[in-house]
Amino acid sequence: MVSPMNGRAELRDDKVITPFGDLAPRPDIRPEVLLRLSGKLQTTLELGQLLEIFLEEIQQAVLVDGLTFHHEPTNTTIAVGRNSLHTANYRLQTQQDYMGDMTFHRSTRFREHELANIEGLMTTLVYPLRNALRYHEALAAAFRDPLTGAGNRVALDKTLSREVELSKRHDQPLSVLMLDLDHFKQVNDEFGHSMGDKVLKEAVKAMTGCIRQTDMCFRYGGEEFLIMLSNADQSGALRIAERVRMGIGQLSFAGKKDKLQVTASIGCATLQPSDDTEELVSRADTALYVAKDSGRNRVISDLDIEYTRQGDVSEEPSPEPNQEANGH
Ligand SMILES: Nc1nc2c(ncn2[C@@H]2O[C@H](COP(=O)(O)OP(=O)(O)OP(=O)(O)O)[C@@H](O)[C@H]2O)c(=O)[nH]1
Repeated sequence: MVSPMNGRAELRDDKVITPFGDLAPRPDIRPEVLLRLSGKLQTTLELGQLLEIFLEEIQQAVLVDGLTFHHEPTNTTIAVGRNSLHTANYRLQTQQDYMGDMTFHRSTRFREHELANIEGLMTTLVYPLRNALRYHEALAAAFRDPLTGAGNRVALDKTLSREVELSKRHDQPLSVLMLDLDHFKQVNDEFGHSMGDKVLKEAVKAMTGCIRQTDMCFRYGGEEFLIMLSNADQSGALRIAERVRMGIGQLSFAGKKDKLQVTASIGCATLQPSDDTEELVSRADTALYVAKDSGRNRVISDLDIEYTRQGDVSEEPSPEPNQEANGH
């Protein structure tokens, strides 16, 4: 990878700071081009669209194959056009905000006057990009539970119905876990509400640490969570559920007098051909209810419940019931 700038140039407010300072060539762009670009950039708040417009417009002035934008704080990476061998990197920064890193790609080395033109054109991107980033962050926040960072109910409804559809169309398994922290009222009563909040946050970290990046964790209600496991059949889902249960059981919190440990009960359901979203969630919920009813701190699959009802196995729904932890 070659960076023709021999390092990074910075864009501060609407001024590009290059390592060449005053010796750098001046941009050679007609004012009407800048005006048109700036008008077009104001037509969208959607990041991907904004970068597409920007690339399309700068391609009229400089030969560029593609660009990659990366914004570390929101872990956002957007690539537009093609990746190529030679790159020019810019850090975008106003006095208040870091707005990401931009890399331009092309197959031949960038020349200095071309970079000067790219930089000149980039000055029009600063404020539209800042607005798009704020919009992007606001959208993300609208789908997140503010306490735990897990997805909220709005996000769950959208995501799960799409996943159910995809799973049926591609004939791939899909499972959900319904998880509820045990005796959580006691945690609040004995250790205080702020400890309760801390437990919820740490429990979500433990859950997300046990699942794949493509899986998602949502806050379903107070201390109840739904974990969506894409491409997981019943046995896979049970394995993950057990890992999550153990991960939560290993959390430990220092109280004023005593140490606090928590446990979780989990109901697991795998999508059946006749299921819609509500049925899938309802079967996981029923399995959770059975897990609670049969002693808590355990995983129960919806299929185990049917099996038990047919009288083919003993009354104990879980083949290896787990002991409830001390305290809670
Ligand atoms: N700290 C804190 N507590 C919450 C939050 N949301 C719900 N809760 C509490 O969670 C508790 C849930 O209690 P219950 O529904 O009785 O359930 P439980 O005590 O966990 O008992 P089982 O589920 O039967 O094991 C209530 O005391 C709620 O106030 C929250 O955001 N923060």
